[in-house]
Amino acid sequence: MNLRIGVIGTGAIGEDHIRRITNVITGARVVALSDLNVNRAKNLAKKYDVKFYVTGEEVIEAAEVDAVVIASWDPTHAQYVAASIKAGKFVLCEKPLATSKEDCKRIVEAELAGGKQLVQVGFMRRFDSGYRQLKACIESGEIGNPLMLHCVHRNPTPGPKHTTEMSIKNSVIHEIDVLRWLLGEDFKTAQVLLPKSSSLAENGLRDPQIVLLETQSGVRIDIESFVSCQYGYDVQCEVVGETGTIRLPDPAAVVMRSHGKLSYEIFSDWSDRFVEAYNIEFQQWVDGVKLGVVAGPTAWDGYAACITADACTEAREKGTIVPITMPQCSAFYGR
Ligand SMILES: NC(=O)c1ccc[n+]([C@@H]2O[C@H](COP(=O)([O-])OP(=O)(O)OC[C@H]3O[C@@H](n4cnc5c(N)ncnc54)[C@H](O)[C@@H]3O)[C@@H](O)[C@H]2O)c1
Ligand SMILES: O[C@H]1[C@H](O)[C@@H](O)[C@H](O)[C@@H](O)[C@H]1O
Repeated sequence: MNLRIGVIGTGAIGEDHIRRITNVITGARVVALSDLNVNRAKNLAKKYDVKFYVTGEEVIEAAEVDAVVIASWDPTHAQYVAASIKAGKFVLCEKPLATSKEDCKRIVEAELAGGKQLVQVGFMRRFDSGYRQLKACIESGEIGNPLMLHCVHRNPTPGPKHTTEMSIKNSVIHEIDVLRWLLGEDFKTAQVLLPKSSSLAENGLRDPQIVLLETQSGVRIDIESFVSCQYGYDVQCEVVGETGTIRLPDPAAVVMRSHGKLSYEIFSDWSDRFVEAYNIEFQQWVDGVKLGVVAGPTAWDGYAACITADACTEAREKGTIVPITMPQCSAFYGR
């Protein structure tokens, strides 16, 4: 039987997820949707022949909805995740889980109180085959212990309401999660350096930024965040170990020799670069929910990422190195 999904937020990624659930993965279908942008949502409801609801809460409570996907703006996630837990429904919430660690903590507490894991966070890089290869290589011991990681996260242009804070909480949060997963440990300190800002960064945005993280065992990480780099969508990660290095591969691309140059294309946005990862993420989520389990990143992972992102914000504002204190993870989350 198909899992019946309600989608809240039908903008760029919400629409893409509706297409993915309908045309790409198996075992699920979209039955309800909602968005503040009523015209857009109604058009999509018509296109996919699903029911339109005025509010996200109505989607969550609808009897025909088995599970919920949240793809609305970041600050709305916490309320919809809380409502999904209250309704006892599985929910896949796009990253970030919430925009403050306090909201994440409330979500974790509500889930714990309900006694059942229901929440998965949309940290889809964990499903990317390149990152999976990096993890397998680290765990094989081939390059010895990881000592340093050099990462790059570049977007061609930021969204219209993008802020300096969002470069971490909305963007670098991907690295925060995937590196924590790659290395299997939490972070100990955060620091943010602000290089000269690009003249193409608008509305007072500080861009680029360099995030420096230190893990509990002392691995040092630098992450360049550059959301107005102009030339393309570019995600890089190099792990330096004791006896060798490994580098995140770009997905397979044709290498061209032409006009005296050797070249291959750079993606223009996340939806192309990580398309396979989103597909796998959704298929595994649907398969897990049908068995009654959350197999991907949990509410705790969303909480841990947000604690780290909040520490980065504090570090940027104060211009200092900020210690990160991670609360004890409950056995409920399997750690
Ligand atoms: N995992 C990823 O790689 C990835 C990629 C893109 C976006 N995202 C996340 O997905 C979310 C949506 O991003 P987007 O790029 O699609 O943005 P978007 O602006 O294109 O779409 C967001 C939609 O949410 C709607 N919305 C806002 N508040 C709402 C509310 N209270 N109830 C219902 N609808 C509401 C807006 O009207 C808009 O249509 C964000 O949280 C973003 O961080 C994740
Ligand atoms: O910086 C963007 C990231 O590169 C994408 O992967 C999405 O998460 C998007 O929401 C962010 O704004």
